[in-house]
Amino acid sequence: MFINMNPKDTFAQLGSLVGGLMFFWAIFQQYFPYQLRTYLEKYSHRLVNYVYPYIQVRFNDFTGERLMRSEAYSAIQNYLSVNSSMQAKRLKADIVKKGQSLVLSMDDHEEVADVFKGVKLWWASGKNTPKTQSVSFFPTSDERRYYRLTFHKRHRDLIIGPYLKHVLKEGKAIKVRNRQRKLYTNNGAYWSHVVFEHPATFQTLAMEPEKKKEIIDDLIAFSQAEDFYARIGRAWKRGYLLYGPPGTGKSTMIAAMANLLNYDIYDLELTAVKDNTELRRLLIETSSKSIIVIEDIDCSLELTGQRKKEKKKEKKEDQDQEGKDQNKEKPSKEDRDGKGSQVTLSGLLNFIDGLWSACGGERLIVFTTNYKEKLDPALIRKGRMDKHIELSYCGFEAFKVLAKNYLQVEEHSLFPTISNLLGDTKITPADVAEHLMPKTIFGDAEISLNSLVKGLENAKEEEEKKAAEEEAAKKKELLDKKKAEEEEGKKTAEEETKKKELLEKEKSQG
Ligand SMILES: Nc1ncnc2c1ncn2[C@@H]1O[C@H](COP(=O)(O)OP(=O)(O)OP(=O)(O)O)[C@@H](O)[C@H]1O
Repeated sequence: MFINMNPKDTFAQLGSLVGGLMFFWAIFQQYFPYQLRTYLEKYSHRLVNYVYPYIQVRFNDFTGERLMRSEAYSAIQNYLSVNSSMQAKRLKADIVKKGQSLVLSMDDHEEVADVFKGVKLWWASGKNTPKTQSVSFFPTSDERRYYRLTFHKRHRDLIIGPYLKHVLKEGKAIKVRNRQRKLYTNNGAYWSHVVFEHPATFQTLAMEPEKKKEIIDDLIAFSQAEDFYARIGRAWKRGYLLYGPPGTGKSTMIAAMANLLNYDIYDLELTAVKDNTELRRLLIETSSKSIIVIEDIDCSLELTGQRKKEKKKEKKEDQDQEGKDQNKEKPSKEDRDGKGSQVTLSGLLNFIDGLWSACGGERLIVFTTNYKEKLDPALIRKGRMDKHIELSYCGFEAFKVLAKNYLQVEEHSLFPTISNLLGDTKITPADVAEHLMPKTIFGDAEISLNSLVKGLENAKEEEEKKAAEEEAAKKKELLDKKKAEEEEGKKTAEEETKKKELLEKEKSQG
């Protein structure tokens, strides 16, 4: 119709057509009966749906009656932040990880395309402003944002199922990567947190390379095993027991674990927890992708005594349902006085085995102790503490890691001497690290290594002296024992002779 007309006329006609339509719409809204209007809208929608081949799904930023922030919306936002920054013309910028990185996402009323398994689809961002609100250039809290997904109806199953699952999973993973990790500590029954910024990594951890690799592999396998745990019907959780003398790197390893997996840390101080109910509450509040740490578990609770007491009691009462009733455990005197924690071993075990398994996944629980042998075997059996890792005195391989980290030295003429001395002494990585700390502003390796050699020689001397003293004490003990036995023998012999003499005397008289 417009083909042979001159463009000016075409625009004039188009203008009058639009004007006419708007006029008609205004009259329609004013005079058409309300019920008829909704009727008409309903059927016009149906008509459009009938001929329109696309499906649209809308994801609002707030959902539900109480307008909670939608998890799906924020996952999509994260997903699109990666995809849209290459396509959208107007972007929003945000700083994450305490200013360490910048995240770009598409601004309102932008549209980007995505392709999934060869199928094209479109995401558009939008916002609704309440009608009563006056026009403002500044965002207000009443604005409701949303994302709208559009795709062809023949791809319905693919998009509603696998594609959206993929978007939500990716979005959550991006969120975890961008988040600022936290270190939580409990003040009684409540968690408080600070930003977690420990620099320890498995590269900086001094340990035999094979052992280190085994632990890293185990952690990575765990973090990727969501489907496996679901298939075997077990909660996606794993327990680690780190044991060894003080200063061998137990706390450092926990920080390295958190940095490797990008997890938060919940440092649980059991002695500050009043009772099992409080403990339950604290543990339920922990989030997924986290490590729950109970350090020095042997000092935290009467974990050795309580259970043994309880076992005796259970035997007597013929109750084989282990630790079912927490109240059966006798509180210590301190507990009865109301000063100490009334958290019990069975309270802890019940929670690890039972309720906790039902609250989300991807959590590690780590116990540390200097005395593994002091712990109740039930606490550290496989299934509860799946992996037992010993952190021990510094060997030559561990020393080489420290030398590389502290001095940037991989070879040195003093290394053979140090290797021999390390074999003869028991020195912790913490002590070795102290010797390797730069002694001058230039960080001369020779000075630090000589300091270590001296330290090792002194330690060896001390150990030899101690061993000699122990040997002497043992010898003296043996000698004393022998002497005591001899004297005892002498005494018995004398008594025997006396008895004999008395008997003979009686015989001769009688
Ligand atoms: N294996 C190690 N690798 C690297 N550094 C270590 C290692 N062990 C100890 N260190 C150093 O020694 C310091 C103390 O170590 P850490 O606190 O990890 O020991 P720990 O075994 O947890 O001790 P404790 O049982 O007293 O809590 C750390 O700050 C770290 O610098």
